[in-house]
Order: sequence, then structure tokens, then C-alpha cells
Amino acid sequence: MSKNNSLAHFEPVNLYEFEALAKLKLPKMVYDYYCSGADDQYTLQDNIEAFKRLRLIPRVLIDISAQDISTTILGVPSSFPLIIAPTAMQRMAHHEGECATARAAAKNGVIMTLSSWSTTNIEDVAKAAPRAPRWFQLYVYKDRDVTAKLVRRAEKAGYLAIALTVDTPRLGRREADIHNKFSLPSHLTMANFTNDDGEKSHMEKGSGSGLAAYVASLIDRSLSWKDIAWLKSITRLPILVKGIVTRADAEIAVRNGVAGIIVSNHGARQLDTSLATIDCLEEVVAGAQGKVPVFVDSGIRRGTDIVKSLALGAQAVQIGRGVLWGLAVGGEEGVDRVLKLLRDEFELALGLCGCRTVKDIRRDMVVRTSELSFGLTQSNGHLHGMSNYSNHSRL
Ligand SMILES: Cc1cc2nc3c(=O)[nH]c(=O)nc-3n(C[C@H](O)[C@H](O)[C@H](O)COP(=O)(O)O)c2cc1C
Ligand SMILES: CC(C)CC(=O)C(=O)O
Repeated sequence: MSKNNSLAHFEPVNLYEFEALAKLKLPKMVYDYYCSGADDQYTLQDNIEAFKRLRLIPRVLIDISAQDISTTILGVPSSFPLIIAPTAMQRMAHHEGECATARAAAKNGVIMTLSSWSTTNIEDVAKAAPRAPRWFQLYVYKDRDVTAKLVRRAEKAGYLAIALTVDTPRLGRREADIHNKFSLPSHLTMANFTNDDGEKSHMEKGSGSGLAAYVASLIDRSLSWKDIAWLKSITRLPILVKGIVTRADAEIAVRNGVAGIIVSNHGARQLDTSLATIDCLEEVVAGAQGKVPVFVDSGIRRGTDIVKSLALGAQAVQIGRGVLWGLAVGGEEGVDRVLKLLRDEFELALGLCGCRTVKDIRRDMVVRTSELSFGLTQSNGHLHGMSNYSNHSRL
């Protein structure tokens, strides 16, 4: 790291420390918007707690001297099983916003998903890292022409897939945004849209959350499964659905010909008290019946969380806020650091589990603490209750 940047004096060693630093740097309105969950934020907390309820079962004396943590996602190589989730309005975190994220993603060999509601437009983000793989996240607007134009622009600019967000027919109620009367700072725009006069789209300040009013005015609440066919008719890009948390919806998604499923509760920003995604993952994987890849996000903060997600059937994870914290702390360099940190944590956890590659990850490496009703108590040098999980042979 260079001496002159904001990380010179304190080097965060995990995502929580990145968040603490980001909080110091960001205006309160922006930090609150990024970190908030919906309502009482029970799900926000549970997204993290649920990972703690899962424990890893290490295996030993396996040669891990030549680890390879790379993988392939929809046919595209990825340096490790992580995708950058779409998060809106990244130039509130750093003046280079989405371009900085795109460059850091390219440097680290991971896919970046650009939000429809980005503060840099589709084409400029593509130019920032022209050869890197990118997905485009889509919200469907009441005006279908606007939606179709966005999809065509993403296709033309070389984005490789459309991640259709399906959990936001209405915006969840984020109370801090209401208190703060959140709106996009006036020097920024929703860069993918122009109004009838050709001016870039802004967000009006209102008596409550300007974002909630903006979303209510634009998003098509009538969106339903039949629209997948419509979307498929206007693009040749693969379509993933983002925001599935049940087996039933996964089955319907597969029947509708999606190319992938992203298990997500939107970082707990939509329906409070819904389940943590890691607790839904296996059900969704069952619903996907091995026909399409399943990805998961919401609450991933550690390399161990990535190992657990893969053990429960995800092909890769997505991270949202972690990238925003990196961006706020140090722009491209900060995101680069966040990605490297997660990569290193993942490689270490994988190795300590006795895995050389991503393919070595297995379901029985993870156990729910609730399944250990007999407890993880130590006696005579043995862990009671562990035998069920450790008597398989891997060599
Ligand atoms: C500030 C913020 C903005 C977001 N914007 C979008 C968005 O524009 N489109 C979308 O599909 N999801 C959006 N999400 C949800 C993320 O894509 C992702 O599902 C979530 O952040 C994952 O949880 P995590 O933050 O705990 O990693 C946003 C999340 C945050 C925190
Ligand atoms: C512009 C917003 C709808 C972006 C979003 O998905 C969020 O804030 O969670």
C-alpha cells in the first residue's frame, strides 16, 4: 500500500474492520443507507449469526501443498468462488465508484455485477475494465421500453449475464433512511437513465426516504414469472434470478428456463424476519435439481462463510457490503484489499479443512450446532457427538 492513502496508518485485517473504518469516513446518511437492513433488522443480524451456527469439520494429514481455489462460473474462469453483488450508487462511497470496483474485480479475476441503479453508466464501467467478465443486474421498470433498452445496452457493452432481481417489487422499509431523508447527493446521478428532457435522472428529496419514493414511482410491481419469457425474448444473455429463498420458487425458476439462481434476501434489506439465506440454501439447491447453478449472498463476511456455502451446495458466493466498505476506505485499492483478504481467508479455511481444490468440498464438512444436541463437550480427549461427521474416509 502506498504511504499516502487512507490505509497507511491502520491496516484492516477483516471485513468488520473495513466497515469500522468506512463508517469513520462516510457521511452518516451514506453509511446508514449502505449498512441498514429492513425494520428491526432481525434478518440482518441472523444473516451473520446463521453462519456461526454452522461449524466446520476439519480433516488432517492431507497434502495441501498445491492448493488451487479457482473455479468456473457459467463457463467463465474465476480466481475463487466469489462474485461481486450489485450495490447501487457506489460513487457515494468513492468518487471513482463503480469504475474502481470494476478495475479491482478485473485485477482479482472475479466477476462484478453492476447495479441498474449505478452512478456510473453501463458503458463507462465496461470501458474501465474492458476484458473483465461482468454481469448486469436488472430491475424491471413500469416502462418496459426503458427496461429493454437497458438490457440491450448491457448486451452491447459485453456484459455476460443478466441478474434479474425478483425480491424488490417494493422497497423494504429502512428506518434510518426515513430519519435521514435519504436521497442521492445532488452532484451524482442515476447514470443509466435520462428524463424526458435528456437530463440525467435524479432523486427528489422528500419528507422521508427519497429512495423509497423513487423506487415506488419506477419499479413494476406487476412483475411475475411470465416476464421471464418476455426477458428471454429480448436478449440472448443468460438470465439468473436473484432473490430466491424457497425450494418451490427454485423449481418454478428452473421450469422457466433460468440459467442460474441467486439465493438472496437482499442483504436483509427487504422482508425482515425472513430466514437467513444460508439456512435456505440447501432447500433451493434441492429445487434446482442440479439443472442450474445456485449462488448465495447475504451475510458473507469470512472465508469460512464461503467454505460453508459451497459445502451446502452453492457454486459461488456474492458479497455486497464488503465491497462498499473497501471502496469507502480506499477506492480501487480498498476493494482490491477486500477481495484479496477474502481470497486468502478462503484458501486458508479450505486448506485447514483438508481440501486442495474447490471440488474437494463436501457436505459433511459442515454441521449445524442444533444437530449436535449431545453437545461439543470435551471428555477424555474426544469430542462427543463428532463421530457421525468424522468417520468417513477421504483417501
Ligand atoms: C447499499 C446496498 C445497495 C444494494 N443495491 C442493490 C441493487 O441495486 N440491486 C440488487 O439487486 N441488489 C442490491 N443490493 C443487494 C446486494 O446485491 C446483495 O444481495 C446484498 O448486499 C448481499 O448481502 P451482504 O451485503 O451482506 O453481502 C444492495 C445491497 C446494499 C447493501
Ligand atoms: C436503488 C435501490 C433499490 C437499490 C437497492 O436494491 C437497495 O438499496 O437495496
